[in-house]
Amino acid sequence: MLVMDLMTHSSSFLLPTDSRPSLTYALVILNQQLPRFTPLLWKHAQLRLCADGGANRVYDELPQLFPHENPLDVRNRYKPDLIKGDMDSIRTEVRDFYASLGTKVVDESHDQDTTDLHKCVAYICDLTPDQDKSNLCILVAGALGGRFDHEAGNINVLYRFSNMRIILLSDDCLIHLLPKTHHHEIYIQSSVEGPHCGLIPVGRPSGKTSTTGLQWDLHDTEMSFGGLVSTSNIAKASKITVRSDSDLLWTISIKKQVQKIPSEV
Ligand SMILES: Nc1ncnc2c1ncn2[C@@H]1O[C@H](COP(=O)(O)OP(=O)(O)OP(=O)(O)O)[C@@H](O)[C@H]1O
Ligand SMILES: Cc1ncc(C[n+]2csc(CCO)c2C)c(N)n1
Repeated sequence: MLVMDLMTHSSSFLLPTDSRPSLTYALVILNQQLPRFTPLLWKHAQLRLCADGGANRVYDELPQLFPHENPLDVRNRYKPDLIKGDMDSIRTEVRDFYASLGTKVVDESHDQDTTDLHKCVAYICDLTPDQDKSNLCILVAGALGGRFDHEAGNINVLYRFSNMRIILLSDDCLIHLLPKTHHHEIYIQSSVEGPHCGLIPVGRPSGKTSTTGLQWDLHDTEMSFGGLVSTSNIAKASKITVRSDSDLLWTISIKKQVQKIPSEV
């Protein structure tokens, strides 16, 4: 019998203290409204990149998340390591500001066939030795909501780099790939995520998918666009398991307000 490797997943990077120090995080900021928990992602990350106009968001919106502080102090504190892209959206004053702080700025305007997110992920991928790739997780802030062509391009990056752990995030939800090469255990952080979730066969139909822990579990179920896709499902257990013969997208809602334990209310 073929024994498949297990891949575990947890959104512990949304908690103030990450219980999974074995994973290293890189953060990529896109040109969309910054999620409110961006400072938390920034703190967990060891490498912080801005995709082109994402640098404008850090410059303009991070100070707004700290309304009682001097904007310049906030900007000096949140300095990206790298800004990369085709540089048609970053403002000159923003580029000059971060360049003067020592941020590396890489202009790839010659490449009009890949997105700025692709360019950032390719950079991280090239920098990471193969044996370290499974311990690295790329968090992408501002990847969902807004223009659908950009969202589709962002999802395509999950498939183009399916050997990397990449999580697309917005204020409302997160998405990542569950590669068919593994079976999966997803540990639900119920104080910050869920219960609404979905398993979506983007790319190609899946012949057989089985799950545990969902309100509407799948049992060797076929999924395809035009047929069944599992949306508006509910995470019932603290651990969800998924086995499939195809790559699937996993998505789960992010809670608006962190829930307090009753004794703290
Ligand atoms: N509305 C959006 N929704 C989702 N992702 C976005 C959106 N806008 C930008 N992004 C992401 O942020 C990255 C950088 O954005 P930026 O606006 O600099 O890109 P761009 O290539 O100049 O876009 P455009 O297609 O408008 O020329 C994009 O590659 C994309 O991944
Ligand atoms: C078939 C095809 N469709 C669209 C584009 C345009 N495009 C895709 S990525 C990108 C860079 C965005 O920063 C641009 C302009 C292309 N090259 N090829």
